[in-house]
Amino acid sequence: MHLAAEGLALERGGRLLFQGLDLALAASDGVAVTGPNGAGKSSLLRCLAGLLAPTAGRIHRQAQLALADERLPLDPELPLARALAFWAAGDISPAVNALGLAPLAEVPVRILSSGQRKRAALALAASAEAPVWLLDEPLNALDAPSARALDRLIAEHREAGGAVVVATHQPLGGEWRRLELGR
Ligand SMILES: Nc1ncnc2c1ncn2[C@@H]1O[C@H](COP(=O)(O)OP(=O)(O)OP(=O)(O)O)[C@@H](O)[C@H]1O
Repeated sequence: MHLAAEGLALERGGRLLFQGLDLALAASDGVAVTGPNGAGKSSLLRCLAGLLAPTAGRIHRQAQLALADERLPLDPELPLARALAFWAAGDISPAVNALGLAPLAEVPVRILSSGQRKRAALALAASAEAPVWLLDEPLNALDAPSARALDRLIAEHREAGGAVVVATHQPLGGEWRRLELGR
């Protein structure tokens, strides 16, 4: 088991977003967190990543996690390749090539488009050598070839025993267990 959450509850801005939430992530699992805007999908991912304390419940993390969300942790002034190299835990070139980022190596992070920024965030997570990927709206701003590249990266990661949790409004390729918030 990579991760197990029991009885999670989260109150934010005076609203109870979820309670009694259980989640078990084993090797090769894929969980798609769905629900309307404001339901708490991003907040749940931040709880799982340990960046936000749940109001109740426990999270047992038995594997490293990598989070890719809208907060791109890259120096805006550096060219993309150097910015990625600064944070990358492992070899970033397979993910950089898979997501078509190689031609952008010399482009400063601050002028990347939203889809290019999203691809950079995904490449960073994919090269973190973490068994668990937490991907917040990974398809946002991605063009069709990039979305297919992401599907392939996720499939390879899961085939190798990794697990993935996505918060998404759009369907991804492959088989996903669905966790719906805000019902
Ligand atoms: N820093 C914060 N302080 C207080 N409340 C917050 C904070 N960040 C988010 N919230 C609130 O938490 C609730 C859940 O937000 P969250 O971003 O987790 O939802 P979401 O399901 O990911 O939404 P979306 O589909 O729009 O991305 C919202 O009502 C939001 O206003």
